[in-house]
Amino acid sequence: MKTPVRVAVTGAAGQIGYSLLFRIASGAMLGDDQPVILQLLEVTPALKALQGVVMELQDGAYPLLTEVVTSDDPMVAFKDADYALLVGAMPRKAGMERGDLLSANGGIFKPQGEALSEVASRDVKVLVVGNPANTNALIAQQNAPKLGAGQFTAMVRLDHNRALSQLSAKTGKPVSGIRKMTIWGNHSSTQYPDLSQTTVDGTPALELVAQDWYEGEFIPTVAKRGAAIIEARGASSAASAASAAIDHMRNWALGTAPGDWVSMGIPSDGSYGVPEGLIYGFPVTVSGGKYEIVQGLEVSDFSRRMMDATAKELTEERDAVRELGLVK
Ligand SMILES: NC(=O)C1=CN([C@@H]2O[C@H](COP(=O)(O)OP(=O)(O)OC[C@H]3O[C@@H](n4cnc5c(N)ncnc54)[C@H](O)[C@@H]3O)[C@@H](O)[C@H]2O)C=CC1
Ligand SMILES: O=C([O-])CC(=O)C(=O)O
Repeated sequence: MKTPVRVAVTGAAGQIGYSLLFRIASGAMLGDDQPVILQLLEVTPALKALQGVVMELQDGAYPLLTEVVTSDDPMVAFKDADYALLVGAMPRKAGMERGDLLSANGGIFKPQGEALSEVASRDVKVLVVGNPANTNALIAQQNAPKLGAGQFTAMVRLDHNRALSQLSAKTGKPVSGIRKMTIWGNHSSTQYPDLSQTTVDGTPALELVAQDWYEGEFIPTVAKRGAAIIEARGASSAASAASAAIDHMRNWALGTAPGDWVSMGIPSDGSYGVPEGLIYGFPVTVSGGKYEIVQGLEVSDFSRRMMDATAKELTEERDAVRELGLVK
């Protein structure tokens, strides 16, 4: 048996937490030979509800779940964490953009970045799910001077999965035959779900679908799917978000499949002309726990415009949190 790893989850008593924790405990995230210690963070008033979730975790009798720690103190919940999933934040309501949550949620990520910097494992892998995810990841990262910038990532995997599923439905081919999907940029309505490299059973996707559908239906459907869920469900996506978080961390920890890539929100190194430092969705491959941006892809004029528009929004979000004193 491997040595247990420590997985910190914030907002653990929330909607996403309720789908996420049981899958981590079952081995879906890190493999069915990897024992886990869950370290759960909540605000003080939610600790009672969290205790109920812990009772249910116990009742699952998961062979891989070694220990569960709960706290309202990030210095306790992040202690020696190997993985940290920062979910705890307010979700948006109908009619809001995710960026509208910046002032409410931005403040959560500064102290959490500081605590991670002090007490987490020096190799901690951090995924920010709480919205606006990319800029919250930037805030956490900028307040964690003792950790590497690349240890902070944001979730665009739900968008990636939505794009796979929309393309699968349109072509009538299973998701398992789709390769090289990319979500560029922000987890927001400016994101660019890019089919220009994507193949379906080896055939270029753009040979199988009309340009009108791609630009006029596919891109807006994927980019606005979160709002459509809120409209239908009366609450924001939770189970699909948890599933995407599992996928993101699993690929980061265990690697991507040969001949394919995934989308992750990571600090830009200037690749593809994306301003350095922004937490931006890129196509990445992962091996040995290290992700790398897929290089050398052709960027059409259409792609350039789409990639620049979402970079511009992220630059504006960065400027806004600078004004709030949350990043340098
Ligand atoms: N990146 C993505 O693709 C997605 C992101 N989200 C975002 O995830 C976040 C969580 O969503 P839900 O679980 O549905 O919300 P929720 O409201 O059900 O749960 C959030 C939990 O976080 C807790 N919390 C608040 N402040 C905290 C803090 N400082 N420390 C620890 N816990 C704290 C709350 O007490 C609550 O239990 C939202 O911001 C939502 O917009 C949701 C879906 C997809
Ligand atoms: O749309 C929202 O506010 C929740 C979310 O991020 C998503 O479902 O993609």
